[in-house]
Amino acid sequence: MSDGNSPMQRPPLLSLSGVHTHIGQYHILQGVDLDIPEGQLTMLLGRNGAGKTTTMRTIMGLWQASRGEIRFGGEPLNGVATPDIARRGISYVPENMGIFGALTVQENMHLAARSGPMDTARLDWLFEVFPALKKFWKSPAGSLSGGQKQMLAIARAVIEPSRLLLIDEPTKGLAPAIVSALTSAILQLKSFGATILMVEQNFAMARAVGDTVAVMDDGRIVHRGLMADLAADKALQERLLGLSMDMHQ
Ligand SMILES: Nc1ncnc2c1ncn2[C@@H]1O[C@H](COP(=O)(O)OP(=O)(O)OP(=O)(O)O)[C@@H](O)[C@H]1O
Repeated sequence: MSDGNSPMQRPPLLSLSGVHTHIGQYHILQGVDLDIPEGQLTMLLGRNGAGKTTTMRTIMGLWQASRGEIRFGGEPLNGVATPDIARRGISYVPENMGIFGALTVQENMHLAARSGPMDTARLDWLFEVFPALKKFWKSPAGSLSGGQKQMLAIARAVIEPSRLLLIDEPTKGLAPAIVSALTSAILQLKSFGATILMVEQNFAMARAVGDTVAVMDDGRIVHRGLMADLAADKALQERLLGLSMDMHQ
């Protein structure tokens, strides 16, 4: 990008340099270089098994990087324990969402508020972004639809102010109408200046919310650029992503 004021040219909020991760005997991440610019949504795309979830888990300290460097806000993250990484301001919404089905929406939110009672102003803001949470506040989380559960999972991750939000495949298994409600919620989060790294297989969602994009293959980043440029280039999509993305939604 040529614009000298571009956010891509400010120091990244999070950077991975030459990161390798082994899981048991398997060498999964093989030198990941990835920058997450502040105030933007970075899409992490790639075929199944490319290493996207492993990248998120490595950032969170759930897998240890065996080589390379991870820096957050200029500070090294290697070797920092997961709860401390969360305390430094990285929130993670894993693919399985990690919500408690037997507890109410309110109780789920309460458990996520680490610093004590939930801040009312922040809760009002969350109800604005995710209106379903207000409607089902006293209902068991297990009775919510798939899309509402996903919204609860994201709301839990942002009940405490965080500096970076990692979201793994939020649209997985959701009907198209729900995907569009979730897309609106993510756009609203962005409008409040959130910095997000998101893994997604639904290309329509990726195109609608992504600012920058990184594509993984075989444990490495093989493409970086603007989401709009990838969205406009069918041949590049085909080459990088093959048929793994759902282009038709
Ligand atoms: N616990 C584990 N033990 C062994 N191998 C694993 C483990 N977790 C992931 N892998 C392997 O690591 C590779 C990358 O997996 P990862 O889940 O990071 O991929 P992904 O890009 O997120 O794919 P998907 O879209 O299928 O979730 C895959 O080959 C996977 O089989």
